[in-house]
Amino acid sequence: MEVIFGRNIEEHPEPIKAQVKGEIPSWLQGILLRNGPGMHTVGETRYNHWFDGLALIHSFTFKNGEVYYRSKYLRSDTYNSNIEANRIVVSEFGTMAYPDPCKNIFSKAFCYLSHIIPEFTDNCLINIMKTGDEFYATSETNFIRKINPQTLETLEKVDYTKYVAVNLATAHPHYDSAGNVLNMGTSIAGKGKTKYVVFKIPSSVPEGEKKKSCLKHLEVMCSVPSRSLLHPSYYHSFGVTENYIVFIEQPFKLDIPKLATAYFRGVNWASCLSFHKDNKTWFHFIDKKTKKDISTTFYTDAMVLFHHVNAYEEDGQIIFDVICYADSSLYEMFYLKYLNAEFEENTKHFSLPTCKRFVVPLQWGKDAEIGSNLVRLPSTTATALKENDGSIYCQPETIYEGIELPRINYDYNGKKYRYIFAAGVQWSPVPTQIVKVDVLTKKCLTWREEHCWPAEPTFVPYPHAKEEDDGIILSSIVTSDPRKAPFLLILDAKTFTEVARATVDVELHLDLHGMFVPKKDLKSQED
Ligand SMILES: CC1=C(/C=C/C(C)=C/C=C/C(C)=C/C=O)C(C)(C)CCC1
Ligand SMILES: [Fe+2]
Repeated sequence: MEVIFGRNIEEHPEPIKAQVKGEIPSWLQGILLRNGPGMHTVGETRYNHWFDGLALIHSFTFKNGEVYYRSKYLRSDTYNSNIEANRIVVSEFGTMAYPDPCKNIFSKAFCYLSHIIPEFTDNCLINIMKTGDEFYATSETNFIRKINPQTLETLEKVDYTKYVAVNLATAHPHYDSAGNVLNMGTSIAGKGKTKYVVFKIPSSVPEGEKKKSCLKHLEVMCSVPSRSLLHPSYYHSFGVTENYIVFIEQPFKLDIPKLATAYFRGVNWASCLSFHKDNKTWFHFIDKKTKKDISTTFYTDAMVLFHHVNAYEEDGQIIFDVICYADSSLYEMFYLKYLNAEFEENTKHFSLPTCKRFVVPLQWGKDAEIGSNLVRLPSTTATALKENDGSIYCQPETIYEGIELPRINYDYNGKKYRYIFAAGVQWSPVPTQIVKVDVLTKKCLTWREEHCWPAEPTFVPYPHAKEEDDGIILSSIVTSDPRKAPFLLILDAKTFTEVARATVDVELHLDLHGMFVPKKDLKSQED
C-alpha cells in the first residue's frame, strides 16, 4: 500500500507522449486536469495524513487521437516554504508544523473571537475549479491558486476572504448552464454569528474591464445560520436542484475553541473535527428565488457524508443521493500509518460508503396524520414521517454499497437522472474498480484489472449525445505491479467496454478530483 500512498512522485512538466492501445475517439479534444497529493515527505520530515501531501496537478491532453501526459507540483507558498526550509514548516489537515510561519502567537491568538481563526495552508490539493476562462486548484481553506491549465504553471494566490466573509469553502462547487459557479463556505464567529454562506462567481465580467477577474464580481446569494456558534458542521460538498440548494448540516463538526488553540496544544486540525453520534442530521433546502431556507424541520439520524451525487425535484418532492458513512472513520483511515502492510487488517473497522437516496416532500395536506409517510414516489422505499412537533423524520433507501468519488453526466446535474459513475471500494477505502450504477434498477457494470487502482471516473458526453450514458469514462489508473505501467483508461460509458488505454512510462499518483476541459474552453489552442 506504501507503493500507492506514501511515495514522493517526480513531476514531469514537459509533455510525454503516451502509447495508445485501441483508438482515441477523434472528437475527444481537450485536457483532463486532475489534482491530488504527490509529496509526503520533505527532507527528514513526514506528513501524517494522506490529505496533507503537497498538491501535484497532472493532465492528459487529447489531440488528434494522441495523448500527452504532464505533471507539476503546485508552487503554493506552502510548497515554496517547505522546499526552502527542506522540512515541513506549514501545518496541514493531519500535521501540525512547528514553528509554522503562518501562526504568529501575538498577532493572532489572543485577539477577539473573530480573529482566532488561524491562517491556513494554500496547498490546494483537492480539486480544480473553473471561473470564466480561469482555472484554480482548490482545497477547503480560504485560499485557492490560479493555474495555467495547459502548462500547469502556478499563478496568483487568491484569498476568498477578500471577496466574501468565509474562513472555509468547499472544493466541490457547482456550475449552472451558463458556467456561473455556485459554492458554499463557512463564516466562523464573524460579528458574533457562524453561518454557511452560498455564493456565486459569474462566468463573465462586464465588458471593457481591464483586469478581468470573475472573483471580483462574486455575489453572496444567501446564508443559513449554523445551529451552533462554536461548533459548525463540516461539509465537503452540497447539492443543487432546479429551484433549491440542498445543504446537509451533519453531526460531524468543527470545534472552534479547539481549532483556535490546536497550535499551542500540539495537535493537528483533524483532531478538531468530531462526530456526535447522538445528534441529528439536519437538511436545509434553500429556495434559489426567495433565498430562504424552507421553514419546516427535516432531519435524519446521525451520519457522515462527504460527497453528494445528485439531487432533483419530482412531483413536489426533493430527491437527493449522497454517499453516507455510519461514522467519521474515513478521515481516520487515511493516516499514512494505517496505509501500510497491515492495511487490510486496519481497514476492517472502516464504515462502508453507501449510496443512499433521501426523498423529502415540500408540501402535504393539513390533515396528514402524525406518523404517516409523506413520500409519494412509487419508485422508492425512502420515507418521510410527520412528527408531533411538525418536523419530518426522513429515512433513506439504500441505492448501492461500496462506492465513493461519485460522478454523473453533469448535463443531468439537478435533474432526474439514472447513472452514477464511481470508484468501487468494496473492502477498503481504496478503489479497486470503476462502477456504473443504475439508480433505478440498482444493476451495475464494473471494470477491474489486477494490480490496478482507478481514480475517480470522469464522464465526457459524445458531441451529439442523446441518452444520458452516451459518452466515455476517463480514469487514470495507478498500478502496484512494477512491471505494469500506469495508464489513462477510456471506457464506453454505456457498455463499460474498453475503448482505448494510453500508457505512460512514469510513476502516477493516486489523485482526488478533477475535470475534463474541452478544447473550445481553453483560451489558446496551443499545447
Ligand atoms: C487544512 C484544513 C482543513 C483541511 C481539510 C482537507 C484537506 C480535507 C480533505 C478532504 C478530502 C480529500 C475528502 C475526500 O473525500 C479543514 C479541516 C477544512 C480546516 C482546518 C484546516
Ligand atoms: Fe471530494
